[in-house]
Amino acid sequence: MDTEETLPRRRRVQRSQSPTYKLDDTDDAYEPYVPVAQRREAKLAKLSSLTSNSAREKARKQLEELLAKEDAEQEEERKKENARKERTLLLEAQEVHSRKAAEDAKKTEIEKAEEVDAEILAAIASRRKLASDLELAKGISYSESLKTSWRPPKYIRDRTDEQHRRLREKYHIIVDGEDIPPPIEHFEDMKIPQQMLQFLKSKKITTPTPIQLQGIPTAFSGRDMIGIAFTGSGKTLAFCLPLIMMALEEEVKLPFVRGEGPVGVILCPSRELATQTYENVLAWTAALSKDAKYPPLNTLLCIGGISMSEQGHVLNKGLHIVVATPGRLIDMLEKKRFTFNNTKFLCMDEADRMIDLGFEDDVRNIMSFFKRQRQTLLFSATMPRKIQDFAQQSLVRPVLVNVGRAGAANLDVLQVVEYVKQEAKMVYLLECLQKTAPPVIVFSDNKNEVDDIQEYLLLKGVEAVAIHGSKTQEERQYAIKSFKSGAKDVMVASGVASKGLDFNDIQHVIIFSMPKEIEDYVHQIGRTGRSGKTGIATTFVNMNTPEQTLLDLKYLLIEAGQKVPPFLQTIDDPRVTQGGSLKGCPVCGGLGHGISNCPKLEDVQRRQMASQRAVHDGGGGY
Ligand SMILES: Nc1ncnc2c1ncn2[C@@H]1O[C@H](COP(=O)(O)OP(=O)(O)OP(=O)(O)O)[C@@H](O)[C@H]1O
Repeated sequence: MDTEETLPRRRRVQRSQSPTYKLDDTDDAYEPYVPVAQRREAKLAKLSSLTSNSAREKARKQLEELLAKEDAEQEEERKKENARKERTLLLEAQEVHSRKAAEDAKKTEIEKAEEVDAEILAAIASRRKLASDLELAKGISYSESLKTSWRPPKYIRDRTDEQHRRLREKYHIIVDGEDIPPPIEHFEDMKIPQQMLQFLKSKKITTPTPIQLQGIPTAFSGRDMIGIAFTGSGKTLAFCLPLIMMALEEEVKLPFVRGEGPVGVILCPSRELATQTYENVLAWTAALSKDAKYPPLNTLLCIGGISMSEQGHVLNKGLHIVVATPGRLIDMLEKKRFTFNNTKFLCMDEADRMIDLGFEDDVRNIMSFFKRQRQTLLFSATMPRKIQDFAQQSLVRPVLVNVGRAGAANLDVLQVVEYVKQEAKMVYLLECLQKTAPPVIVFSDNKNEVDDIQEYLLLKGVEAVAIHGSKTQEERQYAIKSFKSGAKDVMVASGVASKGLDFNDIQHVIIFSMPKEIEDYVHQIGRTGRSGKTGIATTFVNMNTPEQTLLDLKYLLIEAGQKVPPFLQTIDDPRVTQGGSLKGCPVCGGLGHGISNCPKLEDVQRRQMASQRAVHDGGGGY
């Protein structure tokens, strides 16, 4: 039985034992815990059982003292416990701090730089999802891909995942995503109409390129996808064919009448590229309708600088396919010349440029015209990680199809980099033109320089045309037509005007002034060495070329197994010399720098600040 004297001691014993107490402890010293109120009651009961007043009074005093002492002890113990806890937390914090300092000291410069890059990337990654404002406002997001009736042939469906993996490995195809459709090595197995196969054969397109053999089945299956493959590797067919087949299926099911359609839209960043894609679609759809079995499909070219009334005959019929640049497309949609009420396919060619600042809001605007779920395809030869990550979260169960590193140069191009003083460039250009037979493209990012080069070449008797953004649409069309037809030997071009253009058998690309962004260089040299043929690219650099650009160029040459000239060998990026990997800047894909000194990011930020200033000043406008 408890006595007043023994209680406090027991409680202390109990307290000190509790942290190590085990459920199955059978220790005899264990005494069950008795709550304070219960103990007080027990003591009071005992008190009241005393008979004499003086004895009761004495006992009561003793009890009060005892309880006061007990409370004081408890308070003291609590303070000690808190102090112990505080000390432990402080010590823990100090330990964590010193551990981190030790880890930091162990980190290489590369790791530190990578951390800085990751922080900057996270800071700039807070972009709004690429979806229409309506979808964003209503919180609409789709979790299932579009259903299509297409299925691979049974013998391919019966293959194991391991067989698919080996096939992809054979063609250096890297994929990412859930339930990826199988790669298919033959056009015949893709269930493409015979008429189309024959037409492709007549154009020497007999076996699918790697991006086609994985990309076409993926798109035929209704999946959203990001397709990345080097320049000249046949991406256009990979995204046009699925749209043509989708349109054909719809038209066969229920013929389109005026005011209906389009089934899908292909967005391009430049008028020239849109025109070229449009011409391809026209040729492919015409080939199909040669067979009476297939109805004709109507395609509209929707670009700035041309009169849309010339295509009135297309608009007067049901519309199947639209190939467009963003500005004119928005204009037509706003004027309700056609709607996207039943449109379910959107493809962006050179998608990194489309999504990149400048077009991003236009793309969102265009998406807001869609009234139902769409299949979205993004294609490009260059696709920095920043854009890939951003795009991926905007697509539905996307499949990433990657042939080689995004932003890597086409290995069929022999890259020659020469140090040429600024004042010697024109004369040396003439010498360079002797290296190969025409056609040759000369690139410069400066419009005035483009004009100067053309003038100089004309003076020297070279048949040259020029193309850049300040030329009229007629001048641009004339330049491309006469160069494509072979009437002109040399085309002098600014990079922007010629991205993605597919000219026949360009022998030689001369880069008169090296673009600041390595992605542009990759696209420019990619005008040669197309569809399996080889070509040469000669690039002039000198002391005006920023060191960052030279570093990007150097590591790109190394990656492509090209000769690195001695003047490039002498400059090094500490990140790479310390054993860093050639991962590429997440913003522009350049191999010779991180985000912290990315020329593209600087450019983007400058443009952003300028547009904010314009809005603030009440000026600007698109
Ligand atoms: N399977 C194929 N076999 C042979 N040639 C092909 C094949 N597919 C496409 N081509 C041809 O290859 C050339 C380049 O194709 P395309 O313009 O689609 O390249 P791309 O990958 O879009 O290049 P870029 O990134 O420069 O725009 C075209 O002339 C096209 O006709």
